[in-house]
Amino acid sequence: MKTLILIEDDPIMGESLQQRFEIEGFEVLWCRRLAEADEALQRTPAAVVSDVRLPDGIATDWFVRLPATIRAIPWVFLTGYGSVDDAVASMRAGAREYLTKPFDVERLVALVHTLACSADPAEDDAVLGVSPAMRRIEAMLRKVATQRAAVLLSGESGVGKEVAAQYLHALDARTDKGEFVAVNCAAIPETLLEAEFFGYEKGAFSGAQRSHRGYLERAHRGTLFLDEVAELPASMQAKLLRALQEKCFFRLGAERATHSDFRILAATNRDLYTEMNAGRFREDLFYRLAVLRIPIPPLRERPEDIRWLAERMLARLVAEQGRPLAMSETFLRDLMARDWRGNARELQSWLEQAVVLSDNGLLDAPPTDAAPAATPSDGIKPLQHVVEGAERVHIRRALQHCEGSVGKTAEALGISRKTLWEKMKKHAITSPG
Ligand SMILES: Nc1ncnc2c1ncn2[C@@H]1O[C@H](COP(=O)(O)OP(=O)(O)OP(=O)(O)O)[C@@H](O)[C@H]1O
Repeated sequence: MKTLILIEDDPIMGESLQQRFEIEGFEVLWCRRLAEADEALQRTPAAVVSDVRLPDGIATDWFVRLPATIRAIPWVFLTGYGSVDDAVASMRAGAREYLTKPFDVERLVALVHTLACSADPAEDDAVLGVSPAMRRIEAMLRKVATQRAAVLLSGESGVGKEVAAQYLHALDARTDKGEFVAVNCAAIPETLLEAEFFGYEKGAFSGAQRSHRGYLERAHRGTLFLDEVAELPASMQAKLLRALQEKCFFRLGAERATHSDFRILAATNRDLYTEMNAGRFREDLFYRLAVLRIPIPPLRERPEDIRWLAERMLARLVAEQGRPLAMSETFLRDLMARDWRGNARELQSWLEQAVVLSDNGLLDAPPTDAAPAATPSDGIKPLQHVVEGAERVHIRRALQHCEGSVGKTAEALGISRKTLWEKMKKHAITSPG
């Protein structure tokens, strides 16, 4: 567990930050005075978050007198109005960042994670996995974090492409960073794509009662994450390419172009080379999106990550539910023996089911084996299990029938593409087979 030193004399601010960072998995040493912090610093923390004005002195003055080895620890100052000059001076002396109060707690959390993570890439800091493959991917993402190069993440559904994209966004430590805007390209009806991507002006079409910022605009200074990018129809691929090349675009109905500066990340569970060869994906767009290509291996090819992921997910469930949860050895053995075709997503839903089925917080039997416990003695299964099982089989069959085309399958099933994608995700269906 990483240690965070929090230097803050305000009891409300101190307590709320302590609780928040404990939820984030840090051991928090909360110091109300600089003298206390002097002692705590012997514990080699992963990061320090410090207020400027403390009862026994000005933290920025104290900081510049600390030994260089201590000043090398990632350090963030929380400055009040008027003390920005102090913070700037401290940054010259080696502090990493400052945030001006009132600040966005989410931004502070992301910043501390980034700084603590870049300082010490030890195993217990892993974010994506502990297997050599995932450690390499994490190292690669850390390397490209300071550049704005486009990254294409590929891999089966549920391997953690979006988690990797969010990690890359979090690694951007700029304090004026923009949003992470995630777009599921498969879930937007074709007729709305242009309006959703580029936005529109009031009166651009009937129903446009007010102007609307599109995804590209909302991602300004941040990240535009295009999930299921292979599902973009040809016309939209051409328009997106133009916007990326020219670094500006027109809102529908606008006379003036809008400029937006963002990092583009894309993800796909299809083989884009096959898509290009079949003429379904533009080659020029592919090279724009795939400056760096990162394939994420399926979970079954990196068994070291199964237990690590399960423990990480369980820790999150413990924090959410506020009750202790643990996995028995039998449960863990069963976890390790499965091949997780639906990858981390299947593992997550498996754990959630097991948590629901456990009375005392000990996850002992895997969900399907545990289901009879909630079933009457005559062996009748709960209706929901049967309905969901039938739905899974039916969707697989329909996909097979429509040769894997999500659009045609959705039409045949009489549901929207978005609903079909959501159901495929829920049932961890990655392909018709
Ligand atoms: N390293 C991780 N730590 C914790 N949870 C993870 C991790 N990787 C994946 N998960 C969980 O697994 C699920 C699937 O992850 P994610 O959405 O990133 O996969 P994906 O590859 O983008 O899937 P899709 O292709 O279907 O969009 C999510 O619930 C996510 O929280």
